[in-house]
Amino acid sequence: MEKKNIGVLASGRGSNLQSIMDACAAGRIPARVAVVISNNKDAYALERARQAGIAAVAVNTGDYPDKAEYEKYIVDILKEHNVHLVCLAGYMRLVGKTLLEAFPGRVMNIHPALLPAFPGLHGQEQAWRYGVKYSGCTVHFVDEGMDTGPIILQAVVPVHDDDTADTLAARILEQEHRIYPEAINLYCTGKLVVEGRKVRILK
Ligand SMILES: Nc1nc2c(c(=O)[nH]1)N[C@@H](CN(C=O)c1ccc(C(=O)N[C@@H](CCC(=O)O)C(=O)O)cc1)CN2
Ligand SMILES: NCC(=O)N[C@@H]1O[C@H](COP(=O)([O-])[O-])[C@@H](O)[C@H]1O
Repeated sequence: MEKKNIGVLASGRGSNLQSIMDACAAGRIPARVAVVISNNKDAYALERARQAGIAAVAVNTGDYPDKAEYEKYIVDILKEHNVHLVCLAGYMRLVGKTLLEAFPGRVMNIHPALLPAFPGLHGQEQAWRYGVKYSGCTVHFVDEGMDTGPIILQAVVPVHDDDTADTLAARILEQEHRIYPEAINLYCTGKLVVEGRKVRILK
């Protein structure tokens, strides 16, 4: 199967990026990470890309008059690298029409909670503070709403009485590193069928 090019947008340490890179290198996804883009020039995600010989680009939102202009530049970079699928991996900017219309149905995100519960920032801590007994993570397609796109995969973890927000986040992160590559592989192997709000997985 021909390998697809993936573009990853990240704002921080890049552990989900690393899990995607590792899965591609191990042949568990018929794809390659072709470029990593960050709005944070100091993001360790960019260093991970550089160490792997992958194009790493920092784009400063402040250099652009608005989101549309900022995203036009991102789209140009993604197209230059023949990206087919865009993966948000700890990307802390709301993606707008410009990027979504350039990659219709081809933008995914990992969220550290069981959507639709606890959307937005710090989903792990929101769940912990709420007192849930189970939490987890969600891979979903991205639409214009915040964490409202069709859900692809979810994983559940128990919340322990002695958990802190950080210990819960660590338990969730282990599952993120498992289901994100799995979801990307399902996409790259043509096994995902989006039907309205639902995503069916072909056997
Ligand atoms: N259109 C979409 N964009 C993004 C989604 C999505 O589902 N649809 N998921 C997020 C990821 N994310 C949480 O999962 C998230 C990202 C950004 C924000 C946020 O409030 N950002 C602010 C300011 C951030 C900054 O100061 O840099 C903003 O962009 O206005 C909340 C949650 C990725 N994007
Ligand atoms: N709202 C988005 C969000 O909260 N994303 C979360 O940020 C972390 C990034 O870690 P990483 O940089 O090590 O992948 C991950 O836990 C991801 O689910």
